[in-house]
Amino acid sequence: MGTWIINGKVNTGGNELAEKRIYIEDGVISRMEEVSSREWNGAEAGDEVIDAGGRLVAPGFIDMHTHLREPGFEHKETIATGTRSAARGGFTTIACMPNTRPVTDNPETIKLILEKARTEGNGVRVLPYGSISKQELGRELTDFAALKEAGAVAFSDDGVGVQNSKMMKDAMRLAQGLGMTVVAHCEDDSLLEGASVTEGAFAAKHGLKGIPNESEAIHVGRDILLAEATGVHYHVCHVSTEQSVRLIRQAKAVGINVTAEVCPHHLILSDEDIPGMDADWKMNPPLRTPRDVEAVLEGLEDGTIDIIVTDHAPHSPEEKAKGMALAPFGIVGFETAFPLLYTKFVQTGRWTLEFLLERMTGKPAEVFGLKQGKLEAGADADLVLVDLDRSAAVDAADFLSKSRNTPFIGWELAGWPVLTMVAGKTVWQDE
Ligand SMILES: NC(=O)N[C@@H](CC(=O)O)C(=O)O
Ligand SMILES: [Zn+2]
Ligand SMILES: [Zn+2]
Repeated sequence: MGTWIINGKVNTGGNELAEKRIYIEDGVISRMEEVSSREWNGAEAGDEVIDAGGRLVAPGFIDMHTHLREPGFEHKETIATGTRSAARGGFTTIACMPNTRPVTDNPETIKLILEKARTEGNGVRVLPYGSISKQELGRELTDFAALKEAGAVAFSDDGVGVQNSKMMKDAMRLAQGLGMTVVAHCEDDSLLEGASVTEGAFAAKHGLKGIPNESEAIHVGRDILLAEATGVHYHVCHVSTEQSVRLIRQAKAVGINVTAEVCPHHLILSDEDIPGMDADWKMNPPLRTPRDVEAVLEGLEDGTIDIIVTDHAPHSPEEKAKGMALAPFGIVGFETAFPLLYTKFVQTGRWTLEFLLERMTGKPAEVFGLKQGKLEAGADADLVLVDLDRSAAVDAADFLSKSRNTPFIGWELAGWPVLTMVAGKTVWQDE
């Protein structure tokens, strides 16, 4: 007794899109059939049949940079609401950052997140990061071996940059010894100027101080040198500047073990799109100049940047109402990521659908050594059905996330997920 998915346009995770039938047993794909191979005789007694109706069937999306806020900030999001939001966005595996309270600087908190994800996580696979430093204060390293043992997927102090170079080098050495990745939020605090937006046209127009590009790129450059010295796999968070792209491109060219990610908003929006002093347009790194947007796009397209992540960063309406200067940085991302990228880059002809899917499935799996990210016989049945033709406006009031902080309200987008499955179980379905 299993589940058939029929009439799907299936992307197997490679550069291929073909009509196939998928048969799932015990959470695993047991057969993938060419539609032409034989007449489909229908399901055996007791089989469930999902008719994809000609829609796209893709590997479930993998998001290696998210904030689920639990424990500690349950007014913004919980593991239950965050995973439900993720499932609706087509994500079947998500990695959650350590800036919870307590910080995931101890095995107990890692285990608590894994246990909550198991019981309240809507079937979505949740991979917690362990923090690099205790309380993310950058003063004392955590016990990497203990965090790995508890289930940490990699190490990061996301939310803040690791200011001290010696501490970063020690972290990389330790991670390297354990075969783990260091994932870095790159930001030099001494260059921030207390600003909320990038240095550029918007800041100038409003007489604001701006966050300079070097605040990010200096850490990228430093960390690349430290990665070269230690041999660790080093991964750069949310790349937003032309200079960072250049440094990563050079590092890859000389064989340093560096990978990088970019968020949909940094590919789509620049500071010139910010309509006014509205904190739903405030995130870290900030929206950069149009020149940076083109540079990160080119970086993704030439393989300098490996993967796309959402950096889903929910904050409550009350917090965002404090305005551009005082509100916390961050925007939600799960429920708009795929439609945004599909509409902006695939429908316009700049990318192929396969290119986009690869950056959200196969590549993240490859970069982080996960066995998900492809559809083939023997693989976990983690997948998403997407209606590429359905167009609808983004309605934040309708989000399954607890938070609504997005700059994309009202955007008319196509490519909405309609069914998400993890290990053969439907974890979300459009009514
Ligand atoms: N990206 C953001 O603007 N905010 C993130 C922190 C982070 O990713 O650095 C958050 O935790 O709110
Ligand atoms: Zn960050
Ligand atoms: Zn983040």
